[in-house]
Amino acid sequence: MNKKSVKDVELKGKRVFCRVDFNVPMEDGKVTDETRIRAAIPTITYLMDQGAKVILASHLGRPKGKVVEELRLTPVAGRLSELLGKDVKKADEAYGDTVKAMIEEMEQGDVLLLENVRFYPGEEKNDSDLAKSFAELADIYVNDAFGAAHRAHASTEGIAHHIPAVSGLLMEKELDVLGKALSNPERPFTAIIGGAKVKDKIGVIENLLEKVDNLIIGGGLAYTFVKAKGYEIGNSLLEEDKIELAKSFMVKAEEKGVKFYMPVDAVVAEEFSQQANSKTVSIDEIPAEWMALDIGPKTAEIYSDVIQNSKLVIWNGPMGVFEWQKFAGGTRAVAESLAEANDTYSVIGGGDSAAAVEKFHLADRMSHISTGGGASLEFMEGKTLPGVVALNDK
Ligand SMILES: Nc1ncnc2c1ncn2[C@@H]1O[C@H](COP(=O)(O)OP(=O)(O)O)[C@@H](O)[C@H]1O
Ligand SMILES: O=C(OP(=O)(O)O)[C@H](O)COP(=O)(O)O
Ligand SMILES: [Mg+2]
Repeated sequence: MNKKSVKDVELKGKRVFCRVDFNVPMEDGKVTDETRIRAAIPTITYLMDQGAKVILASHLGRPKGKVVEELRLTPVAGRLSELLGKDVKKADEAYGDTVKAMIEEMEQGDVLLLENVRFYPGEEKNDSDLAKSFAELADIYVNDAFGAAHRAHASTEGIAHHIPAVSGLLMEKELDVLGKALSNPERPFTAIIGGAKVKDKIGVIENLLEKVDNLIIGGGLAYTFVKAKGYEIGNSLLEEDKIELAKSFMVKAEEKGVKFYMPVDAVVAEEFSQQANSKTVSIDEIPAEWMALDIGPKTAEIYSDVIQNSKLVIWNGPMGVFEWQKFAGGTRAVAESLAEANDTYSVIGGGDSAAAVEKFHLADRMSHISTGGGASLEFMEGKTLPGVVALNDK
């Protein structure tokens, strides 16, 4: 990589603003998957060992510029303290005089976690005043938030224009591993895309169609395609204004000779709840008022076959609401199939996909688990990531 890293700068006694991606799955105020916290630890301990004052910043969820009590980073600070074996202080704000005073008190090697940067409307707008307020806290900026590197926000991009800016070790590793897997991909090359961030992710399909042999669609993303095919989808997740785009992707896949797979059956529920009435139906039989919350067993079998016959598979986005047992079957089947495919290089990306693989105890049977979902997809598309571009060149 042609960007400077933490290894290229003097850190002793320096205040370091380190952007991490601690956007972890939570339930009832508890961290339910700590993959992203663990992934940031090499950089954090490196900064500590070098004698820096480590100021960590992250977003959590999508609070849209307002304070949302459930999205405070306090539980993350607690878990990080345990993992580091060292007390991590937690600020209730992400900049300002109180935070400055806390930093003043820090010794070399101390760690402070700032409050959720998305509590401020300027974060997602990449407001330059907010970026300056972040920059005022520190001497050096480190970006280790690969999972948010596709966002040009104040703490991922803006701040890099105000103080020396370098990459963290996780950022470097992610770009290296993904870059190698994709530079000359082994074929057949299959992409599996699912999850709930339909608006964000549907666009990447266009460029992926230039690169892959098979494209598999699942999760919430699938039903915009199912609808585009002319089937009724009840209350399933839908991006109404992307239906035409979905149609055009299916045409493009055909033209390019890319095999395109979407669900042939689904597990549908009467409402969006863990205990909802549910049943398996063929894709042309989704009842009005019901919603598809998982791919069905026939679909899982077809997808597993494609996986077994692929040499490289990149997977982002769960096939269903795997957090609830009734709707976890499709995600589990795909994960198991990847685990069993010994000849297949498997790259799993995304906070929730990583959590799923971890939940099924299959993480160590994957070739690489990336902390970024949207970020890895955009990187794979060939897009430059704003959080990386903004860093200082070597
Ligand atoms: N059919 C579906 N309907 C609604 N939500 C879904 C469906 N399938 C998957 N999901 C949800 O998608 C979420 C993850 O989406 P996303 O953030 O895009 O993936 P990742 O974090 O792996 O990049 C999960 O919390 C899961 O419950
Ligand atoms: O969880 C994330 O991405 P992912 O769900 O694609 O893995 C990142 O933290 C980015 O979050 P965002 O999609 O709200 O900007
Ligand atoms: Mg996610």
